[in-house]
Amino acid sequence: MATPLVVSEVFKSFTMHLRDGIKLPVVKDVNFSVASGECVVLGGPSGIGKSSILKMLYGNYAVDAGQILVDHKERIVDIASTDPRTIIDVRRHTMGYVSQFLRTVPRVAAIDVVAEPLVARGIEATEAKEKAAGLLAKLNLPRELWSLPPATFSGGEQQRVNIARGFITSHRILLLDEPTASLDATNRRVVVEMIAAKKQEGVAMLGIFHDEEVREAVADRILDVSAFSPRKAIAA
Ligand SMILES: Nc1ncnc2c1ncn2[C@@H]1O[C@H](COP(=O)(O)OP(=O)(O)OP(=O)(O)O)[C@@H](O)[C@H]1O
Repeated sequence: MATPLVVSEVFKSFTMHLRDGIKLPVVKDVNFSVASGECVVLGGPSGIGKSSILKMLYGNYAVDAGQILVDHKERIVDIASTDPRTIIDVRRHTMGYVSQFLRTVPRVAAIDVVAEPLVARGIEATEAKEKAAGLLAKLNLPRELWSLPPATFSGGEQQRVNIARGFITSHRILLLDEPTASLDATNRRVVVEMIAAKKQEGVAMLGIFHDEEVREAVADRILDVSAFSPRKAIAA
């Protein structure tokens, strides 16, 4: 089996259209890979480009140059150059993403929000809901909230719905953007356990964790994004 995620010579700058189209370089020559069963944590100061890297990997941000190679359905797909339809297929089957905030859909119950990625893969609704219930229980979301839309939930409750939704599939790659930021100590520990279980299953994970305790608990390796900063090169 190929390495699930290989990032090679990636460059990214933002074009500021409202400021005469000036280009702000964010990262240059990004090279790393994530092996099966490994959790790599992106480190470095605020504004260095950690979230931008995750967003490029998930296909949300365009890439100026380089390759983002994903092992998808026994072939290698380059996220940096493939078409949107393939990116959607990669997201459905291979690469999950737990963002910091839940994007709520009006009138959809929390349990259905969590079950949806499985239903989208053709798994029967009852089975998907059972798995969703198991995850929500594990994450200590009060049972009376399961049938309600998460729009009015607290920040930590919404984040737990989001984590359950991200962890419900058995995707080979999981991107984690501060999944524990709004959680209390008990639920942070639950998430640390869930990440450990994903490692056991051979999932390749790449994440941002500002909480030092969580980072220490989950990281097999910390990748300092400062090494890819064009600003540092200018200052040096
Ligand atoms: N869509 C965008 N348009 C313009 N500039 C952007 C955009 N997204 C990010 N940036 C800029 O790119 C740089 C890197 O931002 P990014 O969010 O990737 O940093 P980060 O390391 O994740 O920071 P933090 O730890 O504070 O979340 C910042 O200077 C930011 O202002």
